[in-house]
Parts: sequence; structure tokens; C-alpha cells
Amino acid sequence: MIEIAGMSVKELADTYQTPLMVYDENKLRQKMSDFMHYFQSDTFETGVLYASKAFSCKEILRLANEYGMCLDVVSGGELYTAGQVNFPMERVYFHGNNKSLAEMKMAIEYGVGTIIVDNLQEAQVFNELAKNSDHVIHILLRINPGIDAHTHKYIVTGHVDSKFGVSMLQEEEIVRVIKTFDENEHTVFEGFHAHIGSQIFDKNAFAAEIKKMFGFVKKMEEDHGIVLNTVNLGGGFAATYTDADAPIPLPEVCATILDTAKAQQDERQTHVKKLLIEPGRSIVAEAGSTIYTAGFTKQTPNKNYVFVDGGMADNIRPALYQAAYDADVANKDDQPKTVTYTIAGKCCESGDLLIEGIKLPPCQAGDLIIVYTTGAYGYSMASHYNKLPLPAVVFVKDGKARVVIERESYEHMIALEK
Ligand SMILES: Cc1ncc(COP(=O)(O)O)c(C=O)c1O
Ligand SMILES: N[C@@H](CCCC[NH3+])C(=O)O
Repeated sequence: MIEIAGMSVKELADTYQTPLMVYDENKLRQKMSDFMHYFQSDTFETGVLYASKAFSCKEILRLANEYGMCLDVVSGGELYTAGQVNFPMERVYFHGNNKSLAEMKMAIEYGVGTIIVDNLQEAQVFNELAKNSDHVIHILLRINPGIDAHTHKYIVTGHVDSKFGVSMLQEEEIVRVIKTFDENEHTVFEGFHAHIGSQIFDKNAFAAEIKKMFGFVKKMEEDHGIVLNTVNLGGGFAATYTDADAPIPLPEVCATILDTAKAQQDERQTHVKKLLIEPGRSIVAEAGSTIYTAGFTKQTPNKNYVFVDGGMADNIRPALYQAAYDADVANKDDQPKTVTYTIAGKCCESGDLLIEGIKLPPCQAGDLIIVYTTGAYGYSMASHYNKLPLPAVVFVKDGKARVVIERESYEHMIALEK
């Protein structure tokens, strides 16, 4: 029987039912600690923002806080969750390309430390609203560096026509934005943010981003006399989903970023003091697995299906991005993998396939199928399609499990309905 952090998958399934999201807590802790350890520099003050969109719940935010991380939130809901665990608001960075008035007011009321302004209209609106703030708000502007990191087209974000950020080509407008924030005694303009995509394997993409960012910072200094403090490079660090994935080891990618930034600072004689990164996936993906119970199996002329008690409602990524995953039959880990299966969910949708063409031992109803690396953008992108309740989430550490999110009931699901 396969175990997670010292607990058997059978015991987890028997105790908490399936589908069940399970995180190995020590793996989460290790990732947080590694990021904080390796992203340190003698040249720059550094900060690691946990991108909570990857998996936002109270307990993961408590862990991020425990490791001294900063926090990237992108909505009122993510900010509210941070507020519920008293996450220090000076370490919160509020993103979003279409923040509502209510969200901007909420950010001010909560005392959020930094707002990452996405566009010129937002800059105008927020500049006015900030005048009601009783604390000074730090501002970063998201710029679009025009870098196309080679990843799925839905998850690249820095290409030239991206919906995110302001193009570097709109220099005059950017300068105007900076000046208005500088003139406002409730705001301080700190610098630029960029994010070039997700699940990036190529460290040259980060190096290219840094060169562009520092080039632009230099341009601001030279052409406009604006000296900037902060460069936020975004997230995008890859995780290992299957054997085909080979992410750059964390020490190496951190060193590349820090060395490239230092070389840029030296070469261009810029005055950047603070360097930030925003990992989401790379912190939570590999620590998470989903346990399903197999139901019926079906043979078609060309396929062997094994159906599970969840699917695209708890993991939309295969349907949305053709994302690949690996899996095992947890209770048959001593048996040879002789059958090629398609693991399909129970949703009323042909595309509800979790994994295609995976070799497993012969499956039957009641088998426990574990899908690995589901910790990022699984629960956070889950839906109620077909009115499937959201699974429970447990953290396991040293052979002991604790529930961090209860399983939804049918009653929960219709609680708001009239
Ligand atoms: C602005 C921003 N920061 C951070 C992240 C986190 O990215 P990842 O989960 O790939 O590290 C994202 C998502 O891609 C993002 O859009
Ligand atoms: N949700 C995406 C990544 C997008 C991250 C946010 N910009 C995924 O599952 O891979």
C-alpha cells in the first residue's frame, strides 16, 4: 500500500472518504524553507511572495507566514482569507488586472502594503482612492516585457498582447503614472513587476526578463530622472508532474536570477534595492496528491477506461491545458502494470479525462487511485460542475493527518440557494 508522509492511502481514504486532496506537510515546509534560503543575496533585499492563487486556504497561509514569506493575492477573496489568519498586511501584495472598486477599498481598509497596479485606468482610480488611506501604500506597476516563455498558450502572460500589465512601449503613460503616485502623499512608487508565464523550464527566460526589466529601470533613470527601488520578477517556476518534466533545481534558478540581476545592476549602474519573486505552483504542486476510488471499468474498441469518483470538477488542468499527470493504484503497488488505461472522471463531459494511456495493474471497483502532483491549481480551480461537492483537504505529517478544509456537503452546496 502506498503511503503519504507515513500514512497509508487506505487509512486516509477510510477515514476521510474520497476524492481526497492530501498534502505532505513536510514537503510544503521544505519548499517554503528552500525558497527563503536560496533566494538571498548580499546585493539586494529579497522577498518571496507565495502566489496564493495556486492553493489558498487558511492553513497554507499560516505556513507561509511562519516561514516569513510575503503573499500575492489577486482578489478580495484571497485577501479576506489572508485577513482571517492575521497575515501581516505589510507583507501582502495585491494583484489583479480588473480590481473592483470594492476590492481596492478593501485593500486600503485592510492596510495592504503593496498594490500591484495593472493598467493606466486602475492607476488613476487607485491614486484617488489612496488619498483616504491612513497608511502609505507602496505601488508597483505591472509591465509587460514582451517575453514569450514557451509554455501552454493559456498560461503565458508576458507576451506582447497579453491581457496583463502595461506595455513597455507606453513609456510616456508609465512616467505619468509614476509621477502621480509620487505626488500623492499616501503612495510611494517603488518599481515594476512582470510575470512571464507559468511552468517555465528554461532559466534563460528568467535571465531575459531580468535584462529587460533592468534595461527599463535604467531608461527611467536616464531619460526621466526616476530612480526605482524594486523589481518583482513574478513566478513561473516549474514542478515535476511526470518523468518528462525536468525543472531547473531551485538553488540553480535562484542563483541564475540573483547573479543575472547583480550583473545587470553592475553593468547598468541602476539602484535597485529589492528583488522579489512570486512562486505558486513550485511551492504546493508536488506536495499534493488526490486519492480517488475506482468505480466501473469499461472497454471500448480502443480503450480501457477506469472511472473515478472525481475528475474535472476537482482537477480541470488536463481538460484545460492538456496537462499530464502520473498515477498509481495505491493498493496494488506490488502488482505489475500490465494494462493501459484512460482514467476518466464522473462528469458529464467527454473531455473529463484525467490521464490517458497510463499503465496500471488491472483495476476494479474499490481500488484506490492516487494522482500525484495535484497540489497547485487543483483545489483552487475546482468547480461544482454536475453539483459535485468539493473534496476534503488534509495535511499529513509524520504519520498523522489533520483536516484543513472539510469536505463539502450537498447542504453546503445549496446553502445560498433560494
Ligand atoms: C502575477 C503572477 N504571479 C505569480 C504567479 C504564480 O505563478 P506560478 O504558480 O507559475 O509560480 C502567477 C501565475 O501564473 C501570476 O500571474
Ligand atoms: N492555472 C494555471 C496557471 C496560471 C497561473 C496564474 N497566472 C495552471 O494550472 O497551470
